Amino acid sequence: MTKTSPADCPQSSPKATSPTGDPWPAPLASGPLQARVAIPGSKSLSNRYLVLAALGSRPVQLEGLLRSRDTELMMAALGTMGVVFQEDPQDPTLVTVLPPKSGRFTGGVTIDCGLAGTVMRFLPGLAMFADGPVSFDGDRQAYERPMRPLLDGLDQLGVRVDYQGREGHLPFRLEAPDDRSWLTDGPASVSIDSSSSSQFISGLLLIGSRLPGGLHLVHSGDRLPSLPHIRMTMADIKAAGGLVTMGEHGSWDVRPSALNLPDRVLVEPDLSNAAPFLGAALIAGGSVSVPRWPQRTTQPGGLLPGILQAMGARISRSDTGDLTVTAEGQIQGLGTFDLSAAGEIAPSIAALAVLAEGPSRLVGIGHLRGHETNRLAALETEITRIGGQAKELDDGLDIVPVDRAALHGDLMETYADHRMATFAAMLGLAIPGIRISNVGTTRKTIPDFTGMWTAMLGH
Ligand SMILES: O=C(O)C1=C[C@@H](OP(=O)(O)O)[C@@H](O)[C@H](O)C1
Ligand SMILES: C=C(OP(=O)(O)O)C(=O)O
Repeated sequence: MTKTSPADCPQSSPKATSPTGDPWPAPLASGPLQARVAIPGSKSLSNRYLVLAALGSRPVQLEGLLRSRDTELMMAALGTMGVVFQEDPQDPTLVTVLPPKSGRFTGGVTIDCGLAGTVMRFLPGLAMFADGPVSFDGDRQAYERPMRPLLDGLDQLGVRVDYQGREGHLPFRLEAPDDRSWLTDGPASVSIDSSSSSQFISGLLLIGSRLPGGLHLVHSGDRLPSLPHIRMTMADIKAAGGLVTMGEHGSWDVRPSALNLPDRVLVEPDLSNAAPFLGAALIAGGSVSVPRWPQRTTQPGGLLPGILQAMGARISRSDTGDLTVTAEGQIQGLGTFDLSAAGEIAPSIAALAVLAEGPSRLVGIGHLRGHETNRLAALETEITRIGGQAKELDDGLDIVPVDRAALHGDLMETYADHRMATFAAMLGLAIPGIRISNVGTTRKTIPDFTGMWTAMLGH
C-alpha cells in the first residue's frame, strides 16, 4: 500500500483534459457491434462511500472505487480535511480510507469542488464537525449550480454561512456553531425545498447520524427529482449501521448513531455511465454486454434496461452477471416519458430519441437546468445544430425525429459536461462528420472514455 497524506493529495483541481486532440472526430459504426465493455465504478456510490468512511472511526477498504475527476476531487477535499488514503500500488481502484482519529475534521481549509455535485453538496455538512471554518470553491461553471437549499439547511443547524460571491451559490465559507447544546435536546428539525436537486437531501442525511439528537428533515417543495439517489443514500447509511427512515410526505428521520461501513466494500459499476455503451447497440445494431451488472441496485441506472427495451432492444442476462443489449438498428420513440427518477441518463436517452422512428417527450427533468450545464438548453442547441428537431419544455425536452438524411455532422459543443460529450459520441455512430469539442470532459466520471469507445467499435 502507498500511503497518501493530506499533503500528498493534489491541491489543485484535477483538470479534465482531452487526451486525443481537440476536437475529437467521433467514430462512425461501420456495422453491427459485438462488444463487452467493463464500466468503471459508480460515481455516486464511490463518493458516498468515501464520505461515510470519513465519518466513521475505523479503516474501510473500497474495492472498485471510481478514479476520475469527481472522485479525485472528493479524495483531495477529504485529504485536506484530515482523512488519509492508502492506495494499492498495483490497483488504484483499491483504496483504504482512514478517518481522522479524533473524529474531527481539519478546519481553516478551502475545498475545491470542481464541477462535482456530489462534492459541493455532500461535503458542506462535514463543516459541522470541523475544528475551524471551511471554505468551498469550484469551477466558474459551478458558480451557476444551485446551493441555497443545502446551506439554508445548515443554517438551521446553526452553521454560519458567508457567501463570498452570489447569494445561494459557490464560493462560500462555513463555520460550525460554538453552542451545540440545543442539538442534544432531540432531533434537529430542518426544512428545505429540494426540488432543484436531490443532493441537498442526501447531503443532510449523510451527517444526520452524527448530530447528537439526530435529524428530522422535511422537503417542502412540490416535486423531488432523483428519488433513487436518495434511497441510495439511505441504503448506504444503513450499511454503515445508521438508522434512517423516510416518511410518506417527503420527510426523513435519522437517529444519532456511530457510522461504520463494513471493513471492505465493493463498488458496483456505474450503470448510468453504461448508458452510452448499451445505447450504442440500439444505434448500430448488434450487441453490447456489460459485466458485473448487479442483480439488485440502488442506482437509477438500474432503470436503463427497461427503458432500452421500451425503445426496441432485447435484454438478456448471463449466469456470470453480464447484461446484454441486442438490437437490429431500429429505435422506437418513447412517447411521453417521465425521467425524473433518472435525470442523469437523459442525455443518452435524448441521443437515442434523435435517431428514433417516433417522437419522445422527456418530462420531469426541469432540474437538469442546474446540472453541469443547462442540459435542456444544451440538448436543444446541439440537436438543432446537426439538423435534428428538439424543443425545451418547462419540465423537459421534446424530440421529434427527422429523416436521417437531414442529419449532418458538425462541431458539437460539450459545455464542460461529460454527458453532453457522450451524447455527441452516440450520435456520431450514425451521423458522419461529427466532431466533439473537449471530449476530455468525460474524465469527470470516466477515466478513459475515448479508449473504451474505440475498443467497443473494434478500432
Ligand atoms: O446523489 C447523487 O449521486 C446524484 C444525484 C442526482 O442529482 P440531481 O438530483 O441533482 O439530479 C444525479 O443527477 C447526479 O448525477 C448524482
Ligand atoms: C448531474 C450529474 O453530476 P453531479 O454529480 O455533478 O450533479 C451527472 O453526472 O449527470
